[in-house]
Amino acid sequence: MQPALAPDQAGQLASQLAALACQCLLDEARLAPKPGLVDSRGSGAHQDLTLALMCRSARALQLAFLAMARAAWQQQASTTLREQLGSLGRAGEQAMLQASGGVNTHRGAIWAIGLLVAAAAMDSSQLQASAVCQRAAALAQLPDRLLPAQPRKGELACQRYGVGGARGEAQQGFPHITRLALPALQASRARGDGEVNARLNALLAIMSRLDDTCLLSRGGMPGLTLVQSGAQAVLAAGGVATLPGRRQLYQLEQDMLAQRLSPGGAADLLAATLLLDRLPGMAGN
Ligand SMILES: CC(C)(COP(=O)(O)OP(=O)(O)OC[C@H]1O[C@@H](n2cnc3c(N)ncnc32)[C@H](O[C@H]2O[C@H](COP(=O)(O)OP(=O)(O)OP(=O)(O)O)[C@@H](O)[C@H]2O)[C@@H]1O)[C@@H](O)C(=O)NCCC(=O)NCCS
Ligand SMILES: Nc1ncnc2[nH]cnc12
Repeated sequence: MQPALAPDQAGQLASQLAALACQCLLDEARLAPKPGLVDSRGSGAHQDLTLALMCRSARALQLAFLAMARAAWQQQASTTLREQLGSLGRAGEQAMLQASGGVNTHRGAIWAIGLLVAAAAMDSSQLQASAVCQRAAALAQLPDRLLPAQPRKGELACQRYGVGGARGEAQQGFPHITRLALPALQASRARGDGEVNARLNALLAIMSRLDDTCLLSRGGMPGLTLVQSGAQAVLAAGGVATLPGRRQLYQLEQDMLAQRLSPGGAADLLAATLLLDRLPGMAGN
C-alpha cells in the first residue's frame, strides 16, 4: 500500500494523470502515416472525422479522466468503484459527443484509457505497465449494474463473430499492449528507428493480431483478415523504418482505403500503449 499523500499532492497527481492521458490521445491522432485512420495527412477511411475534430474530442475528455483518477484514488477494486467509473465514462461519452458534434471519436479510448487512468490512481506507487493492466483488468471484470441494456455495434460484432472486443481486451489485462505493442515500441527504439517509426511499428503490432470490432463492423471477417495479414507483412518486411516495410505499408493503406477499413480499436490501444509507456516516468515517481 502506498503512503498517504497530502490532499493537494494527490490532486496534483490526478491532474497530471488526466493531462498525460489527454496528451496520448493527441499524439495518437497526429501520428502519421496510419493506414485507414485519421492522422496529420487527412481523414483516412472516414467521412465524418477530421484531425481537428479528433483533437477537440481528446481535449474535451481531460475532465472525465480527472474525475476517474479522483474517484479511484487509493481505492481497491470494488463494484461501487466500477459503477462510479461506468457513470463517469458515460458522462465522458456525452462530453465527447458534444465536442465532436455527435460523432463517435473516442468511445473505445474512454473505456481503455479510463480504466488505465483509474488503475494508475488506485496505487500511484506501482505504475509499471503489468501492474497497472492487472488492476484495470480487475475493474473491467466487475459488473456494472447501471449499464444501459442496449447493445452497441461492438457488442453485436462480438456476438456475430465470437470475439472478445474492447471488453474482453480489458478483462484480460490488455494483452495486445503488454505482449505486442510495448515490446514492439521498445525493440524499435532500441534499433534506432526514431520515435515516429517506433510508434507506427507498435500500432502495426496491435493491428496484426487484434480482433478489432471496427474492422469487423465495416468489412466482416475478410476485412479483419486483410488488415491482420497486411500488418504482419509490414512487420515481416522489417517494419516501417525500412524501404520494403514502407512499401508494404503503402500497399496495405491502398487496400484499406478501397474497402473503407479503419482500425479504430487498434488506434485506441496505441494511445493506451503510449500512456503505459510514460506512466513510470510521471513526475513524483
Ligand atoms: C465496454 C464498452 C467498450 C462497450 O463496448 P462494445 O464493444 O459493446 O461497443 P462499442 O462501444 O461499439 O465499441 C467499443 C469501441 O472500442 C474500440 N475497440 C474495438 N475493438 C476493440 C478491441 N478488440 N480492443 C479494444 N478496443 C476495441 C472501438 O473504438 C474506436 O472505434 C470507435 C469508432 O467506432 P465506430 O463507431 O464503430 O465507428 P465507425 O466504424 O467509423 O462507424 P461508422 O462511421 O461506420 O458508423 C472510436 O470511438 C474508437 O475509440 C470500438 O468502437 C464501453 O463503451 C462501455 O461499456 N462503456 C460504458 C462506460 C464505462 O463503463 N466506462 C468504464 C470506465 S472508463
Ligand atoms: N486516429 C483515429 N482515426 C479514426 N478513429 C480513431 N479512433 C481513435 N483514434 C482514431
